[in-house]
Amino acid sequence: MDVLDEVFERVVKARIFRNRSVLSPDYIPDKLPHREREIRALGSIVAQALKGERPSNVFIYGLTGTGKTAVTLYVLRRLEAKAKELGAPVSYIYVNCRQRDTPYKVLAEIASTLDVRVPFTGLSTAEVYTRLVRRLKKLRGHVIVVVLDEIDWLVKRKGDDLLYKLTRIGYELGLDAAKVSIIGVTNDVKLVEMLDARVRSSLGEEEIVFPPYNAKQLEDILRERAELAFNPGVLEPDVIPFCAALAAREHGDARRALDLLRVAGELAEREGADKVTVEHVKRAWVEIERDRVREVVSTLPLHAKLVLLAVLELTAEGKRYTTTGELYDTYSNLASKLGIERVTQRRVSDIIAELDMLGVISARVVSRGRYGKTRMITLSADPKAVRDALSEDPLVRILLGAE
Ligand SMILES: Nc1ncnc2c1ncn2[C@@H]1O[C@H](COP(=O)(O)OP(=O)(O)OP(=O)(O)O)[C@@H](O)[C@H]1O
Repeated sequence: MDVLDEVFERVVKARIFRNRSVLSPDYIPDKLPHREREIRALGSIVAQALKGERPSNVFIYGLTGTGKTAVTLYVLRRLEAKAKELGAPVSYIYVNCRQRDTPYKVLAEIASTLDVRVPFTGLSTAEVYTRLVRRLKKLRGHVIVVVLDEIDWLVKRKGDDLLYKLTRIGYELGLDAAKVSIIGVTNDVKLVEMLDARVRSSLGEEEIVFPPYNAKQLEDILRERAELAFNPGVLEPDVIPFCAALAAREHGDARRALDLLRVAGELAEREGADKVTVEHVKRAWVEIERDRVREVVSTLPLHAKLVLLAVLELTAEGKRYTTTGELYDTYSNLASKLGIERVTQRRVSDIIAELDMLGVISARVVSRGRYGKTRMITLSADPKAVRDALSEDPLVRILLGAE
């Protein structure tokens, strides 16, 4: 038997997964435990569509992995099915603004779902909008719910003009046209502050906040999925509670918990094991964390990488925290070793805030009594993962090599 035979045999014989795709991010389960309140809330809003009324616009927010997309799609699929049963012309359109990150692309996606022909480029955004409006005027009696998921990707880059227009499209359409309502979804709670007051009030006719899951809730979610995804008996009993506990520590992210379980299963399968153990979960955690950190770090500008390296160095010396002043000195030192101009203290403060948002460091403002305030800065990602990711940058590698 040669190497490939061995690999093929092992995969064919592997008995870990029954249906791995159940753990993939796009899978929408039939049951969504611990989201009854949110399902009911959104369901009662969109139900108006069944009576031919325009449902209120809804603004949905909550941290990542709290089930916003899953709940929204679940409710809208059920709405469409119910409408079909009743013979009511109700439909929904789902647009992910991370993938369609300009007003043109968002409008083109909505328009083409409604059978309006729109080229990839070549028209003005205003023209696409006009064609969309024309089409909606022909759909009198229809109720269309448009979901704009991850709207922060659109708003942060292109502003909120499109949201403004879409949430008020009804005024333009008048009574003799389709009725359109918008569901805007975001995991950036601060986005609310960035929106124009008028957009906020028209999008937020209704608001639903998704709280994070706790460890017990994550366990229930994982159990439901594991039953479909794995063969009976392959998970050691403490695997699910362990995945849930790790993900609960990370603000209750169900996606993280499911990823952990999937990657742990894959590791077990790859090595030909017949059980998934806590050891596999621990290794899965390291692997996922490494990928996450690498993804974040690879997109950082050089000065942000240097600030991160300074945090790494300062907290590696047995200290848990560093402060803004100390960090600036160390960063300046690193910049001068590379012979490049340092940026201002103010810019470094901005970088600290960005790195905090990206989840690689955490910066807490503390009062030091009459000495004023300072920030206590600590690394929140795995130090080795950060070091490895930083060393992929040739310039930073010079500094790491010089130590
Ligand atoms: N209550 C639940 N029951 C079962 N699976 C869930 C539940 N909540 C979330 N999930 C699953 O967790 C993953 C992440 O959920 P989802 O994509 O809905 O999160 P989100 O809040 O939209 O996150 P983001 O803001 O990052 O897009 C998906 O695979 C989803 O199916």
